Amino acid sequence: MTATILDGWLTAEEIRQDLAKRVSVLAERGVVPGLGTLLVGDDPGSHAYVTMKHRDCAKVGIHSIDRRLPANATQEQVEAAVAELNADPACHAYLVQLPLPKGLDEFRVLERVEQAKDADGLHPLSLGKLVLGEPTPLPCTPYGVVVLLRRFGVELNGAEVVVVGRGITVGRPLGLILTRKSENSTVTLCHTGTRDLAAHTRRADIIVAAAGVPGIIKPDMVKPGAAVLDVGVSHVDGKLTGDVAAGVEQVAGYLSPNPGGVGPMTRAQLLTNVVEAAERTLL
Ligand SMILES: Nc1nc2c(c(=O)[nH]1)N[C@@H](CN(C=O)c1ccc(C(=O)N[C@@H](CCC(=O)O)C(=O)O)cc1)CN2
Repeated sequence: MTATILDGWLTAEEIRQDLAKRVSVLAERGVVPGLGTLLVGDDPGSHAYVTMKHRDCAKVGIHSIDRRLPANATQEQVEAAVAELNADPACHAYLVQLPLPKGLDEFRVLERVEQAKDADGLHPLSLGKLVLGEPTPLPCTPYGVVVLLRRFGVELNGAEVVVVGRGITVGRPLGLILTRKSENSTVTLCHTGTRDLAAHTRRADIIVAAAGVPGIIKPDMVKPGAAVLDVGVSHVDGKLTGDVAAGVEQVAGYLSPNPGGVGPMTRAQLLTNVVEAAERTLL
């Protein structure tokens, strides 16, 4: 068996084309959606992601606002930048690029974001709404995982899903999204305390690997025909390396590669959240 590739580059491009049409409709009604980003410090990965987000905005006609602060910015300076974005009428939604440099209180910063402008779905109120099953912007990476699976016709209803990693940007919210009635999956959330990871993954119809441990998912841990999504990001010898080992493509039915899978989908779902925030202003 050779897995069908869950192509995130192609799917994200299709989503951007749909969004560009929605942006044109908004423009006819005098609204130009605006995305703000706040980047603090020098992390090269974060710089690259933010640059890509602004480039994506330009492609679909979203106005973008790029706020940057040095690595030695104080908590007060970061919170002041957040307050400015809250007050900026051209900014419909924005995000604080994570991680923040050491010494800054990430949770306190995220709390200051006006929830109505939460582009990332990571505000504590947005996550609370997700728990309660209320409408809310969804965190972009888990949202991207679900949209990618749906676009390729992978069945979620009743599926056994194993998510590896309990982080706040991927694993934990993904468990919440997949167990909603609309997705209806059964989720096992594995993490560093899991005793026998392979025993869980071998039963799974879908494996989402977001552990950040290179090659943690090996071919003998995958049920033949399962869908495997590689969301792990590590750098080995300067090269982006995912959580899925070589050879899994020979066992899996579907595989989202890394790069080229969930990463581009994360960016596409961010744009979706921004367009939806702009559309809400007309309701
Ligand atoms: N505020 C947030 N911070 C972070 C998030 C997030 O959703 N919100 N997620 C990650 C990083 N991230 C978005 O910010 C992100 C990661 C990867 C990609 C991407 O397109 N990756 C490409 C490869 C790019 C490369 O060559 O390095 C791919 O997978 O093909 C986009 C966004 C942590 N921080």
